[in-house]
Amino acid sequence: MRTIEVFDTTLRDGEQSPGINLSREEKLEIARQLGRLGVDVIEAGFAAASPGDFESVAEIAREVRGLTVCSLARSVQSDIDRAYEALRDAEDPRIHVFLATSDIHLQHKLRLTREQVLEQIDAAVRYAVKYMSNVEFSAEDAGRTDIDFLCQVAEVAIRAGAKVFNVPDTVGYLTPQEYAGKIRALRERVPGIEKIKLSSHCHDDLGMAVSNTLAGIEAGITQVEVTINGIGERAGNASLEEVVMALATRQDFYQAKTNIVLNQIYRTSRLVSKLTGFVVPPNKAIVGANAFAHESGIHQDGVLKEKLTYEIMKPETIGVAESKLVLGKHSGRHAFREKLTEMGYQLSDEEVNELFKRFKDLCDKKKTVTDDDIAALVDDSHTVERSDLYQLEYLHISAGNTAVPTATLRVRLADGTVVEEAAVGNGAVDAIYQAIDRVTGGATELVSYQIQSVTGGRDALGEVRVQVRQGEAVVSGRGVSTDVLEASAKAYLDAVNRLAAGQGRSAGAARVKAGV
Ligand SMILES: CC(=O)SCCNC(=O)CCNC(=O)[C@H](O)C(C)(C)COP(=O)(O)OP(=O)(O)OC[C@H]1O[C@@H](n2cnc3c(N)ncnc32)[C@H](O)[C@@H]1OP(=O)(O)O
Ligand SMILES: CC(C)C(=O)C(=O)O
Ligand SMILES: [Mg+2]
Repeated sequence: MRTIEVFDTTLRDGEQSPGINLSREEKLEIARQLGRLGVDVIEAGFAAASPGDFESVAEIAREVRGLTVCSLARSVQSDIDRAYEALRDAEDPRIHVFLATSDIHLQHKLRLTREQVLEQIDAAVRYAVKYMSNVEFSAEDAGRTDIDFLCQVAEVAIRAGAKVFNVPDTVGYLTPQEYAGKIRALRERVPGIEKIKLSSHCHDDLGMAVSNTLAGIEAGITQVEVTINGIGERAGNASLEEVVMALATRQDFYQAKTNIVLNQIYRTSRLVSKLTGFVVPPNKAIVGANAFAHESGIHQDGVLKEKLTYEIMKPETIGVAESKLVLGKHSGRHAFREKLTEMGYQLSDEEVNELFKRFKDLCDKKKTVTDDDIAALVDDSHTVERSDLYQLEYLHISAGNTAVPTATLRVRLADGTVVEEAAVGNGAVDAIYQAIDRVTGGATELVSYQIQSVTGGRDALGEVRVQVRQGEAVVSGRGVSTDVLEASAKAYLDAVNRLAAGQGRSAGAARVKAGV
């Protein structure tokens, strides 16, 4: 089994993401966590870029032990000098020198001939090697560099003393087959390449950074340059967590491993997201909030029976406590029952089935169904079971600041009879209660009315509690709905049902009214 070295460039290429600007303290905090994560190399920055970058590299070099700390440098003496100065206190320093090698870059950016580029590479690497033996050379835009010239570049860099040759697909242009082809060609044609580390550095412009990196590994890459959460210039770099977990999960295929402490992955991702302000999308592989969440009924049923059905890795492997079943409109009875049991409810199949119907209705109205919503549904269903003389079937309200509030409703009686009524009132709730009084024929008095939301958000369930008096009897009623007027009607009917169950007077009145 080969061990692939992990070169983390979150603090250098990752910080090149438009919108990210990390302070020295933040970089040190991330570097320390990268140490815990077990990366082999930290590219701490580009020392010549600014005094702040220099200080960050120097501080990380001083403080973080047990791994290689590296600084990027252009192929010019002044950059290499700055990199060396910043890395002076590192336990195991590396200078990372680069120069573009594609014709596009030579012609338009560097304005150099191929011969001049080879000379500059030779001179820069030799200059860096005077400071330390651990020198990496990157052929910027290797992805679009003519393969014959790239082989010459590698040969010159290796002869000058580079211990690592990096093959960046700087603009994320190559396909996995092409990237692997380049790596194979280099390995076949460049003398001495087997004695040094061969490194990948893939960008994600076409969404192929991770695939290209993995194809590179298949073709013989021994070091991968990656970033946490895949951050980096433009669309970003290959993400560390995806490459590492692909190797860990598919060891049977890749026959390669890394030194990464897998259970530090999630924590590192969270830290980088917090400090960079770059939110991890919920569907991001490995570290996204949904990476171990199952919503649809068929999947949830499978996971409840055996996690292997829909989980190819264990969440605890990367430091996530456990996978979760998210209840939503695609969920099924198995997951719903599991949630009820988890919440301490012991219900019959019939009760679960009844609640499940209401749960599905609620999901159509509400984006997220929380535990509080489910508790409210259960409480609400118990209410109905206790006394179901009147059940609300239909409610229509007409109201507005210039209209007379009018409620029209249809109620089903226990024997199946349907009664329809309409009434006006001082407000919409009053109109509803007047209409219900017409249905029941009961002279009831509303003693109190309270409304609150069960959960947060504009689509929260509203809970209405009422107290109703009829003669000597005072009863409470409760109703829950995403529509507060419907909740109001349900609460009042709940109270009326209790009265009916206790006295029978309203029930009789209602039957007379309904002609039964
Ligand atoms: C693919 C990559 O990710 S490469 C790394 C990219 N990262 C960064 O650029 C971040 C840090 N960069 C900086 O702070 C600045 O660009 C500095 C300090 C390095 C240089 O700043 P300036 O001296 O003002 O130059 P500027 O950035 O405008 O232009 C770059 C110059 O370097 C040259 N250059 C570019 N790459 C290299 C290289 N690898 N080796 C030598 N020279 C290079 C360019 O041709 C240009 O030279 P010119 O001025 O003769 O035309
Ligand atoms: C400096 C090099 C390694 C780079 O970031 C790139 O080419 O993308
Ligand atoms: Mg890059």
